Amino acid sequence: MSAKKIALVAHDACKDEMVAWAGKHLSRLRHMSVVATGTTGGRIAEAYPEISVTRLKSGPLGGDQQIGAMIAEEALDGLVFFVDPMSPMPHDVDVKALTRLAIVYDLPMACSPSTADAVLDYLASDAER
Ligand SMILES: O=C(CO)COP(=O)(O)O
Repeated sequence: MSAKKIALVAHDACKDEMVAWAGKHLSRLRHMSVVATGTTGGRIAEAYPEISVTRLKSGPLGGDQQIGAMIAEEALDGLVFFVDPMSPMPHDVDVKALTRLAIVYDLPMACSPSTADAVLDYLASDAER
């Protein structure tokens, strides 16, 4: 069974939360294939060099769309997307498109730390099956 592939994305107000979440799950994430939007990926790589992160473009510059394309190609096993619920985004259409594709393809997706814990547990149990 090949390593599970997970995408990590966080809006600016949620990036500290994403770094903390990734730290909590370091032992699992270091054995997974991790892709991330540009700035989120930079923060994770800086904090945890042991996680191998493929960084895509920054979200507003097309990174969300790149991850959406990976979902359409069925190249991902899960998505953790910490969406800022309090701020308007210039690339709101991309955010919507990304979450919509995750639903279309029934990709396990989490938008908060507790649901992200659940998605990671699901991926781990799926890998053991
Ligand atoms: O904007 C984002 C998701 O919509 C995240 O992009 P960055 O990780 O580049 O900040």
